[in-house]
Amino acid sequence: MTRLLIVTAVEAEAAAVRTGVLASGVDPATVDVIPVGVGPAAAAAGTARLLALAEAGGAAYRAVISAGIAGGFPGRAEVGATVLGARTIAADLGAESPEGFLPVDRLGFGSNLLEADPALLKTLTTALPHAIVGDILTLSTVTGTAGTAAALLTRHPDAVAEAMEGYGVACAAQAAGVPCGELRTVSNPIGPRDRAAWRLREAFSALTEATAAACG
Ligand SMILES: O=C(O)c1cccc(C(=O)CC[C@H]2O[C@@H](n3cnc4c(=O)[nH]cnc43)[C@H](O)[C@@H]2O)c1
Repeated sequence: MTRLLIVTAVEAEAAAVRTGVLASGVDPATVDVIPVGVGPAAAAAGTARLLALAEAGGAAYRAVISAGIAGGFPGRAEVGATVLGARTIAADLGAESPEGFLPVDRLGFGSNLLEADPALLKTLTTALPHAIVGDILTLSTVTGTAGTAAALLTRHPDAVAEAMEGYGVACAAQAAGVPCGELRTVSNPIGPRDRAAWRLREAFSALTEATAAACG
C-alpha cells in the first residue's frame, strides 16, 4: 500500500484537510496529513524528516502535497478560490541591490524555482477543474503593502498566490526523489495588511472541499 503525504503549516489546516480526506471515501490509512510548522525552513525540515522516516521504514510515500491557505493576487485568485501550483518559487531568496532584487539563481547559487510533478499536477487539475493553476510564491514574510505586491507580480508575472511553505516542501521532496505538488485555498487578498479581511472559515471550508475532490 503506497501512501500519500499531505503537509500543512498549522493544525487548523490539517484538520480541514483530514475532513476532506474522510469525505472523499478514500481509505484514510493511505493518506497522512501532518502539520510541520509555518515558513519554508520548518516545512523543509519537517517534510524531509517524514519522507526519510517513511523510506527507512520501507514504506516510502508515493507523493507529497503542500496544502493550506494562501494569499491570492487580486484579479487572479480571489478569496475562496482553489489554486494549484505549476511552479513553486522562493520569491525572497536572493539579495537586494541598488538595481533591485537579485534571485538566488542570478547569484549562481542554484535555483529559486521548482516545478510541480507533471503527473501529480495533471491528476489534481483533472480532479479540480475549477482550480486556478499558476505559480505559487513562497515567502518568509507575508506581503503587507501594495508596493511589495506589485513588485512581486513584476518579478513573477505568472504568480497567482503566495504562502510560506511550498518551496520548502518541494526542496525536501526533490531531495528524496518523491513527486510533489501544492494545493491551496485563498484566505485573503495580497496587498496592504488588513488581518480583519482574512476569511479563514471560507478558506478552510474550500480546503476541505478541494481535498475531498482531489483524493476521491
Ligand atoms: O497574521 C499574520 O500576519 C500571520 C503571519 C504569519 C502566519 C499567519 C498564519 O495565519 C499562518 C497560516 C498560513 O497561511 C498561509 N498564508 C495565508 N495567507 C497568506 C499570505 O497572504 N501570505 C503568505 N502566507 C499566507 C501561510 O502559508 C501560513 O503558513 C498569519
